[in-house]
Parts: sequence; C-alpha cells; structure tokens
Amino acid sequence: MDEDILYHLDLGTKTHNLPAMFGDVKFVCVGGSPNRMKAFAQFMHKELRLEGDGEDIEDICAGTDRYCMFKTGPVLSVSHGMGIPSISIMLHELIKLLHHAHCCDVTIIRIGTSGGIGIAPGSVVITDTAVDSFFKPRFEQVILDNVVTRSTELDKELANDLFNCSREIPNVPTLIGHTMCTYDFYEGQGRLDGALCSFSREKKLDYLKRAYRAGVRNIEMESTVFAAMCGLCGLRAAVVCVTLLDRLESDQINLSHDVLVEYQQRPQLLISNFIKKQLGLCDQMS
Ligand SMILES: O=P(O)(O)O[C@H]1O[C@H](CO)[C@@H](O)[C@H]1O
Ligand SMILES: O=c1cc[nH]c(=O)[nH]1
Repeated sequence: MDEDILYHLDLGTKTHNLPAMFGDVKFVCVGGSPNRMKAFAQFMHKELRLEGDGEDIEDICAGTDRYCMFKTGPVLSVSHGMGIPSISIMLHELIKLLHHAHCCDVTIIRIGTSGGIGIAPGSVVITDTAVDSFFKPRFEQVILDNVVTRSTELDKELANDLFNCSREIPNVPTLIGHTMCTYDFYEGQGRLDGALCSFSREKKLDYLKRAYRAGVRNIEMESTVFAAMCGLCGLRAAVVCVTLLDRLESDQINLSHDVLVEYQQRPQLLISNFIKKQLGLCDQMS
C-alpha cells in the first residue's frame, strides 16, 4: 500500500513517522481498560527510572476514543476494550504499526482481569493455552463465508519465565493454567445473574466443574484471538490475568474499590519485574 491508515488508532504511515515514534519498542502490554493501561505506563515509567514523574504521559491515540496508547521507554501500553471483536481490531492495527516501525524481538503481554474457577480470588493465572467455550485450544474466525480454525497455543517458555518471576513476589498466589475465552460475560460464562438466564444453578456448576477438570483455571474474553493472531504473526505472547472471584462460589463481583485496584496491580507488578529483568535492570534497582 502507498499509505496505511491505522484508522482506530488515529495513526498512519504518511501522517506519522512510525519508525521514529515506535522503533525502539520491545514490550507491548495490552488490557481492556484505558485507565489501567495509563496507570501501568505511569508505573513502568517510575520502575524504569525514566526522566520526570510520568504523570503527564500523553495518550498517543488521543485523536480517537476507541483505544488509548502510552509509551514509556521501550514499553508500549495499549487498551483494547472488551471482547474478541474489539481486541482483534486493535491487534490488526497494532501489529501493522510494529511492522511499519521496523520493531524486532517484541514481546506482547495481555494484562487482564478474569473470573477464577476453584482458586482463591486475587490469584494470578499465567495462561499456557487459551481455550474456547468447549475447552478446545482453537479460535474460529469467520472469513468470507468460511470458518477458519486457528491455534491458540501461547509461548510456553515465556509462560515459564513469567512463573519463575512470580516466585519473587510475596503474597500473590500465581499459577499456570488454561484460560477459557468466551463471547459474553453473562450467559456465555455460565452466570445466573444476567438479564437473561436459560439454565439452572446445577447446570452452571456442572459446566464450570467440567471446565476445571479440563484444566481451565480462569475465564475472560480475549485470550483466544490474542493467542491466535500473535502466534500467526510471530510475536512472543503471554496472557496474565488476576481473578476477581471464584465462579464456583458466586457470579457477582462485590470487591471494594480498593481491593479491586490492588488486585489489578498484581499482574502489573509481575510484568514490570519481568521487563526489568529482561532489560538487565533488576540488580541495579533493588
Ligand atoms: O479486564 P479486562 O482486560 O477487560 O478483561 C476482562 O474483563 C472484561 C469483562 O469485565 C473482559 O474484557 C474480560 O476479558
Ligand atoms: O468473571 C469475570 C471477571 C472478569 N472478567 C471476565 O471476563 N469474567
């Protein structure tokens, strides 16, 4: 293409010097909420001891309110909204951005929230394989009028590196497990508390227990397409989500604001330690 307009990011190859803006990016962290991704960028700014306090960090995608994007040193922090269609659009444009900017050796990590199955709320799950609602490691993309099935395996070595890193963080239970990705938060995750509910409590528990037996430890809404797209495009990818509740116990999320904020910081702390280690900064900083 003579020109590539990354419409939903409000960036383009003719309007922006993408290699100058993004050429040094080595880590991309993505998550649903704009505020979380801004807070993560500010946190990374401090952790990397970059100049200034990072409080005035600017949203690179300020020209659109679809997604937000912050850059601090070699770390890019991007929001993706909720669900497969939303993250998929962002990933198409982000991956093209990394290509146009000539970035190499990029690691991409989704830092999210999720519902746990049979594990304590506040636990952090590092995904080994993302599975669909049938507990299968696949993502089905409708292309023209065909269903194309793509693999959702994630980088096992990266997952293990992250798990090893988590051992150094006290008081945050962390485990590796399968993550189930659904198209809906309510009926699609077996919740009884949506506006619609077409099954019994017994059926819900039977489904979630079968998920647990298949190795699923948490449920969220983006991991399959994230794994599939990053895998096909050759990006080293990981999914790290904190659990907000145990779905065998309840459906409603009734955590106080402070607890919710602290839980959401748990994957951020792990990823920040990992990035510092990768950059060889840990010893100088501790
Ligand atoms: O906290 P984030 O990253 O948005 O992830 C989870 O939270 C949202 C639902 O509340 C879904 O997007 C799900 O995947
Ligand atoms: O239960 C939950 C909590 C967060 N995000 C989800 O997708 N499900």
